[in-house]
Amino acid sequence: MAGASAGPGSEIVIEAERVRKTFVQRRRIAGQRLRRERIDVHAVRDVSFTVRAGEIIGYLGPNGAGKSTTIKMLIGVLTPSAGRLRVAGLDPAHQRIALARRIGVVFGQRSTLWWDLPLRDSFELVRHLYRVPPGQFRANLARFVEMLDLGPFLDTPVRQLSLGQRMRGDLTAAFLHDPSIVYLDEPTIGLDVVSKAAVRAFLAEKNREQATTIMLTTHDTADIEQLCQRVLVIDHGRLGFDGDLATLRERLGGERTLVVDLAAPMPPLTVATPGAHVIRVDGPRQWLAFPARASAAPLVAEIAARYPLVDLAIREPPIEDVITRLYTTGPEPRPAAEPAAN
Ligand SMILES: Nc1ncnc2c1ncn2[C@@H]1O[C@H](COP(=O)(O)OP(=O)(O)OP(=O)(O)O)[C@@H](O)[C@H]1O
Repeated sequence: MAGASAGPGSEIVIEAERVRKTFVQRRRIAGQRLRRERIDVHAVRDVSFTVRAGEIIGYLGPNGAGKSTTIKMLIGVLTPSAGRLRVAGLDPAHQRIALARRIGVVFGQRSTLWWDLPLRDSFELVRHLYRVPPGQFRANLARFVEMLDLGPFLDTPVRQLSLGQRMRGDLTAAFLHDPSIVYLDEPTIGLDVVSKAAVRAFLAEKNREQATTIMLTTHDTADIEQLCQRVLVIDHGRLGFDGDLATLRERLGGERTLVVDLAAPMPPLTVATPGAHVIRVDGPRQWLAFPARASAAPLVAEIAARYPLVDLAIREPPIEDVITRLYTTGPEPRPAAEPAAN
């Protein structure tokens, strides 16, 4: 996992304090052709969090949860309806131009490159836009060409690139001016395994090399497991969880698995440890599920005392299960009487 450079002592580079965004939508009233009603959509509700320099944060949530809206406020494209935002010491909505030099943005579903230009010329335009000094530009481009294997399609017009090639181009464009903070909205969506691996390796490397702060929204659990030290989970505009993956797993319960190798094949083990039971047997190997919140020690001790144990391993619940449970049950009980959001 990347992000070794972030620590409690690093400076805070993103600060959101009770940030809200309410959109007004006009919807046709059922059965009435001409009349429309006005509906307030509370896309982001009182969201507060801080991010330290060098962190890689996963910003997760189901469709329509408010992730893109948050990112758009962080880059200054949308103005919050209420609350306070500081990014690199700046107010994004009011200091958007100054902020642009400090940040990079990648939207997986949309390219920021020039459709009809060869990739190489797109990078030249980025160099001019951000006034990247020639030496820095040459060094960065050479490095990114090597890391992302851009060589074979540097002279191909962007519109002829495959999705994976285009994404590598977008990543390069976002990092050419050495931004200190980079936001990525679904950076691996639609990519094959090779391109996904290239994107993740690149992000981890940039974070390690330059302590680049990275915030990514993703529905890909491998992105989360391989990159993020910390996750923020948003649902219906509210932040429900802010912590590391281990805590998230623990908070949501579920089951862990103890895999035991016995000296010889045996019928399914009978154990007295509460909540533990055999879920699979394959020759001398047996899999026992036990509550994720419980210590494995009593179960291990019981098996070691009663059976010819050769080896054992503990497996965490797959992160997919944890995320699915989070979206269906919510991370924490909601307060009984929620104040009306506006
Ligand atoms: N410009 C807009 N005008 C009106 N409503 C909007 C606008 N942008 C977003 N919304 C609404 O705000 C809510 C949050 O949308 P948002 O795009 O932030 O979700 P998301 O978490 O990024 O979802 P996804 O994973 O599907 O991209 C949704 O109900 C959406 O319909």
